Amino acid sequence: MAAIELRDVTKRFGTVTALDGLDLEVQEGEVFGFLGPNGAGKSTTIDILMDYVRPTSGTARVFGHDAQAEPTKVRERVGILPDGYGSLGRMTGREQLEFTIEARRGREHPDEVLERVGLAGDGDRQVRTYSKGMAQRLMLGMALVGDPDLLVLDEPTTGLDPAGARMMREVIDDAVSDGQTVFFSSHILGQVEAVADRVGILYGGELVAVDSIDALRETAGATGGVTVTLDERPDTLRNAVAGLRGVTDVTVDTDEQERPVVDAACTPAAKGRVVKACYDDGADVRDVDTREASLEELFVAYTSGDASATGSAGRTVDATATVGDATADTDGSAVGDASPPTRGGDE
Ligand SMILES: Nc1ncnc2c1ncn2[C@@H]1O[C@H](COP(=O)(O)OP(=O)(O)OP(=O)(O)O)[C@@H](O)[C@H]1O
Repeated sequence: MAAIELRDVTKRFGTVTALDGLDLEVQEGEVFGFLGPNGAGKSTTIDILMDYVRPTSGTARVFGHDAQAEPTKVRERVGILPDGYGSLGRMTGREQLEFTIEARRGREHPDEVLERVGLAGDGDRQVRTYSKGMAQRLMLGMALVGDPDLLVLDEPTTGLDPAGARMMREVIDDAVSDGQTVFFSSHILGQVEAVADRVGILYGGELVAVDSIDALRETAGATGGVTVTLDERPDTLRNAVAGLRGVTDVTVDTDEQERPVVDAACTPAAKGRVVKACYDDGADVRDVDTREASLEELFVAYTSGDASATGSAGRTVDATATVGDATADTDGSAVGDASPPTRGGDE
């Protein structure tokens, strides 16, 4: 069964179309990275899954439960780290966790959770005195309570220092070992690359790509390259390489030992052709280095409106909708109440 299933989900806030016919499935046990620039609709998607916000049309299911009709059932199975948080109260970190553990019928000890998220020495402090990164760590701890089947993490590394970001990766690794599903949004591409099995790229409320990172690289095409170091600079080589299929850019420079270095930006398949062209041109090849597209290049390729890179979607945005939607938290359940405070619902 799919952990998450979104079918033709559209969400409009007044004249803004935050999501436009979103279709997405995340399988159980997957780590799914949800990428997109600011305002792409990532948080709105998560808010719909948690029934903090109602879709204008379409359906959202979590482990087969309709997110809008059965929010309590959904929340029982989901640990959520929301994007931002409301005013954190006078409770200490430990009290906040005790409350969450009780509400979610978790079996953890609060100190164990504090330790897990690197707050072992801070459990007696009022949460409102926490720094941004400490609050983020606590919220992650709250999301982990009760071993949820699905962890939904909205921009999880916001405010975290490098050690916190590493802790977050460990938490995700542990979740995977325990068979949990992880759905997390981010625009920190390196972190997505490090942990995600599959990535979805959201742009203007539409999913412009969804695949493994390797497959996305392959599709994105001319974003990797090859560097060939030669003994002598052959006169004709630059033009020969530039004319090859799949090569988008060529530079010829020299390294520290004054040896000519040919650098070609090209598709993965063209790398071999570049090296062969060097040999064919009679060059004495000393060294060959290849590089893959960084996820950042890939992200730009998919969100720059370059149709050849995306090869996908392209519906027009309907900006004619009206304001006003059903609001969230209609069930008022204890589980819902124990969820971390989130940003405002519909406006
Ligand atoms: N409550 C709201 N009222 C009006 N517009 C909203 C509301 N929530 C989101 N939007 C709009 O919907 C669009 C998508 O926003 P969303 O927060 O989902 O993007 P995001 O991908 O999470 O962005 P970021 O990376 O900046 O957090 C934006 O244009 C945003 O201004």
